[in-house]
Amino acid sequence: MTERKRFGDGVRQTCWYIRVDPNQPGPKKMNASDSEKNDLRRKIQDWAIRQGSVARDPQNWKALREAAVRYCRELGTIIPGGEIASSAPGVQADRSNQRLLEIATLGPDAALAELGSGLGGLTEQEAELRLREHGPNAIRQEKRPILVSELATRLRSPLNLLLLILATASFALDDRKTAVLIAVIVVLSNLLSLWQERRAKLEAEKLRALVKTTATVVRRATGTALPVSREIPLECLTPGDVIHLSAGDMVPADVRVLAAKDFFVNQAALTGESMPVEKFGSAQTAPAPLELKNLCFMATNVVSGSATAVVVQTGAGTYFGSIAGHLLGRRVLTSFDQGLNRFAMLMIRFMLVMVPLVFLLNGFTKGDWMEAFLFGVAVAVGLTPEILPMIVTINLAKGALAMSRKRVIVKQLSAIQNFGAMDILCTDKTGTLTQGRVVLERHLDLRGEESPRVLEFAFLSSHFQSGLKNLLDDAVLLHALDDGLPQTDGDWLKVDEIPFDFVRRRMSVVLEREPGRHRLVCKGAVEEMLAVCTHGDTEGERFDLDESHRRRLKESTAALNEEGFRVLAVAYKDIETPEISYDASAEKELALIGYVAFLDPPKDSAAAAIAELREHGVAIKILTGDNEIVTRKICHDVGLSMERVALGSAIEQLPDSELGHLLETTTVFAKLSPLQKARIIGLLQQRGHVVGFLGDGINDGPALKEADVGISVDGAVDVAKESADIILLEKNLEVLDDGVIEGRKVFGNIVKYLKMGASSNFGNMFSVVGASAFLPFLPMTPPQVLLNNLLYDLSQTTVATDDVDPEYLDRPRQWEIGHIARFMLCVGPVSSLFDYLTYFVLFSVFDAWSRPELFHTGWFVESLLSQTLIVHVIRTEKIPFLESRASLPLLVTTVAICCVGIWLPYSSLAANLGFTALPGGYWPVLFLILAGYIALTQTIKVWLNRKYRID
Ligand SMILES: Nc1ncnc2c1ncn2[C@@H]1O[C@H](COP(=O)(O)OP(=O)(O)OP(=O)(O)O)[C@@H](O)[C@H]1O
Ligand SMILES: [Mg+2]
Repeated sequence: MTERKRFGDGVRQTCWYIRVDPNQPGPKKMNASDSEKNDLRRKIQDWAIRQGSVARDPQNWKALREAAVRYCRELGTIIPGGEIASSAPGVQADRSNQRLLEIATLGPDAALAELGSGLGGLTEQEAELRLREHGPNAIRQEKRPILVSELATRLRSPLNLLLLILATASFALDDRKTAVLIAVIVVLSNLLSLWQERRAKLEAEKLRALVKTTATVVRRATGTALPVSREIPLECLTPGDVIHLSAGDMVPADVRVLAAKDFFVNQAALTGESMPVEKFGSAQTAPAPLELKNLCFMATNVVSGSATAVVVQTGAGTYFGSIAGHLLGRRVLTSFDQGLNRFAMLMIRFMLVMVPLVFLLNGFTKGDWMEAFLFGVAVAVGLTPEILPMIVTINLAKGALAMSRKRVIVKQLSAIQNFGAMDILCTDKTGTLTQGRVVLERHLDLRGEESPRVLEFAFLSSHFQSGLKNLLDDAVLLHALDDGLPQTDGDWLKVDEIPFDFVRRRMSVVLEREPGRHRLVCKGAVEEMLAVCTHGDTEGERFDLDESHRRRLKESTAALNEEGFRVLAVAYKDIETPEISYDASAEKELALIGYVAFLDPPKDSAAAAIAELREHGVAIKILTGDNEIVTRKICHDVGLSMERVALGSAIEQLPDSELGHLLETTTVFAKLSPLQKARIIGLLQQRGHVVGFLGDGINDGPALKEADVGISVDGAVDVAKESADIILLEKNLEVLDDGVIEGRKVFGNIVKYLKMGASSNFGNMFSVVGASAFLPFLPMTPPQVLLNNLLYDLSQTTVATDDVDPEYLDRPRQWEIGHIARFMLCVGPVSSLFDYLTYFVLFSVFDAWSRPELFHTGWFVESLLSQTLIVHVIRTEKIPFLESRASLPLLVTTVAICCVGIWLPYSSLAANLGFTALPGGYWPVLFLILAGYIALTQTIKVWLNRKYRID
């Protein structure tokens, strides 16, 4: 069966259709006609073929269905039912679609008029009014739920339901004490995690708010004032605002393009289509908004070129806003999330084996099936990792907060673990290895002499370009100012621009001084410039550029490169037959006039930072678009070994397998295109590395997305910031090293908790099954099991504050469930061993056989104390207390919970809980049992670590 047919069938099987009437207030359900269905199927098939990812995996019905829903929504008229049949966004999406379609059919001026705006933008006052009317330009923010409703949602979780059923059952069985106790436990544990998680989330939100993206808007102070363009926060945009978009920007709202120049937009966020789409300003019609070439949508980003556009819809009214909650809000699980889920599943599987077994054992041996049932349920609760999510959230949030103090902002909490696991960091060059303060040092003509004319041409190029302004352009402008060069543009008028892109590595502006005479000024990377130059021009004297000229030029620029200069060649041509607009094909037969050289000195701190990262097990690779000679020089200066430098053109030819090998041995990659950067990262990942990428340019976007941890800086272009998981407030490798360590700490603490949870659960399983089999009464009463569980949980809440041994932080830490499992299998039975020892003592010495309360109390205390104390063995590789001590809060909770455990049997609660005072002679024995347990666990831990090198 062809993929095409399969997909069509998938849609037919999984969707039923409804039609939404835009004039109706709610979605009106009705079956679409057969011809409509067929039409839809055909369109979806065509579309699916275009969507490589879906078509490639035709087995994946869920993905197919989602894709179909997405596409149908795009079509706007018929939508597959089920998903949105009953919800407003579907209708809203349809209304906003209608509006977009309308605006698209108008010419630029009419569109502006329709939106009550003009080329000069809105006045500040008008914008303010509209902002009040339409609300801020933000997707329906996740409202913080009210405490009560959040609590209610929590109580509906299976776990809590189980507990509540247990409470009700106890109540019905006239066991009021148990019922009350369970209720208390439910409320207490839920309130605690609610409060902790809320705090953690709040802190994470505050941190995220530190990183802001802005939009360039044109507004006027008053109706008569001149329009001024300025940066404003995205939330402040409102319909009618005129904005400028250029390469690297995120599209801030749904906008209608008024004028565009080589303007390419990546709409993958909405369509999954990774090829950029060119957008124009002219009027258009199409059946669905996403097919329109004069509209740009929120959440898409500008790949190259520039445009002026007018905002049509903002916030939740945008196309993205209307579907965000449904399709785009879904988070992809990281390997960390998956690991956690696997762990939780492991625990739940235990429970599923355990509970029926315990139920049957107690039912048959004791004959009271109701009691056996209640006990089984209590054990089930005890074995459920109910505070795992809380422990994880607190740990991550704490880590994020600690990182923020080191000026590292975590956007995606679960990236923290990847951060600690990262063993290769790929980074660009500017700003990381260099100071990022680019200064124009030379402007030389072809004879190698300083030439004001070369500077003037470079200035014109930088001054008039409106695309992606970068450090090099800034440096040209600054130098020109210092040099007293025309502060104005020498009466030149801009006719057109051929924006920079990272494949051509050059850019041009077309200017006019006398009507009808156009001049194209081009600047860019030397080799790429030589490819389009046929002439040379020294102070107005034109000559053919022959091989010897080229060679000499390459030699002299290479010499500059070797001194660490970045060089851009500058060329021009006068155009005899002017055109209205120009594209990259006009960049030919240029006359080279010289070159400008920039210096961006290496960062003093880079060498030390690289060494430190390397010491912590993170290898550095440089992925740059710049040329190899400068890169080599800079790397040399910061002490980065680079026996060989691989070039983009060379790796392009290599098949994945060969490139993979090359990657292991090469540190520096130069002249890379954005996609080559991403390819390198992908291949490193395939080879089992956890890869981070640090970059700030529009050319770094794909690599940032590909990497396990995308790292960007606050000053980066929007796309880079948007694609990154982590934002550095300073572009600095040192803060990165601190962040890595923090990430490992967080992971270390989470793993501690998992190891403890797993081994104590596994141990308890043996103990409870054993005790159930041979005891004439229940091993513990259900409320006791629950209380034990609650107290243990409480003792663990401070794990996030714990310190981690420096040895643990020394190298990348990966998520290895195997280690945890092995640990559990070895240490768990040890705890059972000592439980059995306790049983033995209780029966043989203290005659507990005839006194169930004594047995219950004795085991309760032993179980609680041993679980609480063992944290201290598991948390370190070393000898607990002597060589490595826990954090104060963890010590405090340990002591406190132990004290509660010891006090309970003597307290006034004892009778209610079914405890009895323990005989004085029990305590020394218990002390010995605990000491033995700790000692044996310690020995086994050391043995395990040696044998498997677990650490
Ligand atoms: N504004 C510009 N005008 C003309 N050419 C440019 C401009 N910016 C960059 N180039 C050319 O494109 C090449 C690649 O750009 P750039 O060096 O910024 O890449 P990169 O990968 O971001 O480098 P880095 O690793 O230093 O951040 C430059 O070496 C330069 O030759
Ligand atoms: Mg860069």
